[in-house]
Amino acid sequence: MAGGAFDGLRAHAARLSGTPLRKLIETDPARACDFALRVGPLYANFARQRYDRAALDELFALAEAADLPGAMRKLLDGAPVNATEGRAALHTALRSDLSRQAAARDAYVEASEVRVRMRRMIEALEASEITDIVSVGIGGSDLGPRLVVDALSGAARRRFRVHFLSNVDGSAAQRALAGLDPKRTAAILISKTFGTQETLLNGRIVRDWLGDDARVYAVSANVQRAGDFGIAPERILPMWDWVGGRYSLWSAVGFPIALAIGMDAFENLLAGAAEMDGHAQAAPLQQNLPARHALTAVWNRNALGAATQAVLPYDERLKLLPNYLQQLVMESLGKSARLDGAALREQTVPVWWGGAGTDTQHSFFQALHQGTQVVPADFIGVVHGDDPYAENRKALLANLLAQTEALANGSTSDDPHRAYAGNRPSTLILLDALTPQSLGMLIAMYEHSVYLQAVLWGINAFDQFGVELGKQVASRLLPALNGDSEADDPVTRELLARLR
Ligand SMILES: O=P(O)(O)OC[C@H]1O[C@H](O)[C@H](O)[C@@H](O)[C@@H]1O
Repeated sequence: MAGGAFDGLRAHAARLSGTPLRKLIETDPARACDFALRVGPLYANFARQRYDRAALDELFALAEAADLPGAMRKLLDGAPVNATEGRAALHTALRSDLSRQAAARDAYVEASEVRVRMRRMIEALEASEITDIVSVGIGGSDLGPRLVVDALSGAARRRFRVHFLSNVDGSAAQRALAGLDPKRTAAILISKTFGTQETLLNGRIVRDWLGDDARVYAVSANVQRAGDFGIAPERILPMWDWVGGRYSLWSAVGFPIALAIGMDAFENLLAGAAEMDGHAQAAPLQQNLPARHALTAVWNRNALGAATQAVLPYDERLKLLPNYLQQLVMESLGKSARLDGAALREQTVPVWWGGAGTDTQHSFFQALHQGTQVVPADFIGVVHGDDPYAENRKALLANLLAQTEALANGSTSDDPHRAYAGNRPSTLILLDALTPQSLGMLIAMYEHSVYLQAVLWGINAFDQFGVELGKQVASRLLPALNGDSEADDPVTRELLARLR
C-alpha cells in the first residue's frame, strides 16, 4: 500500500480512543455474533477487537484497494509472488488443485506423485523392525512437523515414536538418541537446501550412531547434495524451490508427520488446508477468515501501534503453535523494504510470542492484564477434547472465556493496584475438535493471513535474507574458535579469547 494509506485507519483509531471495548460491545451487542466467522470446524470471533463497524468498513476498503482477492489468485496460480527471488510460492499446490495455470497444476500432480512414493516407504518401514524415527532438520524443516506430530499423535501408543533433533548443540543430539536402539531406529534428514550447518552436523552424528546408511532417509530440494551425503536415491523424497521452508509441512517435509499419525491422517491434514485454500480464494472479503485476520493484524499494528502479538492456545496439544507461528509470521513479515526496494513508512511485523493456557496465566498474564503495553492476543480453544477428563476441559474452557472477558472489560477499583483497565483486544478461535482436518485448516488460515498482511504492507512474505548475515559471520568465526584465524571486531576478539 502507498504511504499514508493507513491514515484513514488511524483517524478511526483516534475517533474510538475514548470508547473502551466494553462500551463498543454495550452499544452494539449484535457484534458479538456479527463479528464472527465460521469455516467448517473453525470458528473465529473478532467482537473483542477495538474496531467498530465504521472502522471495519475502512479496513475492507483498504483490502479492496490492495486487491486482496487478486493477490490470493496470484498465489494460487503460481505467479512469481516471491519477487526478490523471482519465483512462485506454491505451497497451496501441495494440497489443492485450485489453479487455472498449467505450471501450478503440474506442481499439484508432482506433489501427489511424491505422496504415493511416501506411502510406499511408510508401508515398508511399518513392515520392518523399526520402532523409532529421528527427524533431523531445523526451522521450516522442523517446526511444522514437530507441531503437528505433537498435536495429533495422541496418548495411545503408535506404530512409530518420532523424535526431533534440530539444535546444533551436541546435547540435543545426545538427548535425542538417549535410550534409542540403533538397530530399531531410522533417521530422516530434512533440509530444503541440504546445506544447513546444523542439519548436516546432526545428520552425521545420527548416521554414525546408526552405523548403517540403509536406515537414513532424506527430504530435500537438492537431491544431488543428499546423494553426495551418501543417501541412496530410493530413500530421497524431493521437494521444490517453489515451496518456502516455513510453508513446507504439506510436502515430503511432512514425512515424520505421516509416520507418526499415518498416511491417511496426513492426507486429511492436507484436505483441511485445501478447504481453507478454497475458502480464502472464494469467500467475499467480508466473510473471508484469513482476510479478516490479516486486516485485524494491520489494525492492531498500524492503527493501535501494538508492538507485540500474543498467541495463546488453550490446549496442551497446541503448545508448540506459538513456536511454529514465530517462524511463519516473523520470518515472513520481518521486513523493512517494500517489494520495489523503497523503505517502508509503516511498521510491519510485531513480535509474536505466547504459550499454552492455563499455564501461562500463572506466568506472564499479569503483564497482559496490568502492564503498560496493550498486547493483542489470539486465543485458541478446542471445544471437544480427546482425553477422558471432561471436568478438566470445562475448567480449561471456563478459563479461556474468563481471560478474554477480563482482558476486554477490566474492572474498576479505588485502589490503583487492584484496578484493571481492560480494553485489551483479542480474537477467539475455536476448533470443534482437534483433528488432522481442523489443524490443517488452522495452519492454512495463518499462512494466508500472513501472505495477505504482506500484500497490505507491500512486502515479500517469501524471502528471508535477514537470516544470512549471522550464518556468514559464524562460518568465518569457526576457524577463529580453533585459533586458526583472528576476528576483526574488537569485541568479538575479546570474547574469542575467553572461549578458546
Ligand atoms: O531446510 P533448510 O534448507 O535446511 O533450511 C532450514 C531453515 O534455515 C534457514 O536459515 C531459514 O531461515 C529457514 O527458512 C529454513 O527453514
